[in-house]
Amino acid sequence: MIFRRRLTDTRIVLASHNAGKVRENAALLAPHGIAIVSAKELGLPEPEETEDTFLGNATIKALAAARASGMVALADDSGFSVAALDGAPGVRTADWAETPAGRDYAMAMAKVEKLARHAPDRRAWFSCALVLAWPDGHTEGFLGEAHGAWIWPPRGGNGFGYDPMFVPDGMAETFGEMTAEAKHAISHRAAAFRLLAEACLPPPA
Ligand SMILES: O=P(O)(O)OP(=O)(O)OP(=O)(O)OC[C@H]1O[C@@H](n2cnc3c(O)ncnc32)[C@H](O)[C@@H]1O
Ligand SMILES: [Mg+2]
Repeated sequence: MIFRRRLTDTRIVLASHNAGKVRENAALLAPHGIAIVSAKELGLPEPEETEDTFLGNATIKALAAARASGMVALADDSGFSVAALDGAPGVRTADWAETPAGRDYAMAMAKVEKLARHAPDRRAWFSCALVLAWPDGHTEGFLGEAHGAWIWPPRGGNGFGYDPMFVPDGMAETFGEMTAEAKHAISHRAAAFRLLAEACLPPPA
């Protein structure tokens, strides 16, 4: 029997500086009566993501934000994996988009395509680790995945990050072409969130 700590707060910190993630997690939390303030709004520093797993890095971010703010914090560490690249970029997905002028996802997607274009295996997946941390150091973590294939050229202006080059299994549209609701029905983030909600959140109103 696993005993989970349940969330009683109605306002938490979302420990992410990625606007796409903040938007998606806020939408998932709202039906549970939980409002968010982002780490960016609070001016919290971005800790270094030194672990080699999604759960490890989400734990670093959630604990740093909870300790700095004195509030419960939710962190999201996520990434895009390509089978033909042995799971890369994976936990390094954000790094692949870094340029001296800021993040460039068109460049990052082109890099994935360039490295994987000659491999017949087109399978790809997104992973998302969600970790809830309390200021006393307690954490609860959950992992979700969404499987599908990468496509080229990218399609769609919805979503964020690598969404335009990913078609989930059984679908015709990329994550970048779907509505937010359609992405939430099948995404890696929603899969992790379902586990989190069941274990730690009040039921939706
Ligand atoms: O660490 P924080 O501040 O939360 O923000 P980040 O953008 O650095 O986030 P990560 O370190 O977790 O890196 C995740 C990368 O994967 C991308 N990513 C995550 N979820 C995604 C999704 O649902 N669709 C498309 N790309 C996604 C995202 O844009 C980043 O490049
Ligand atoms: Mg990051």
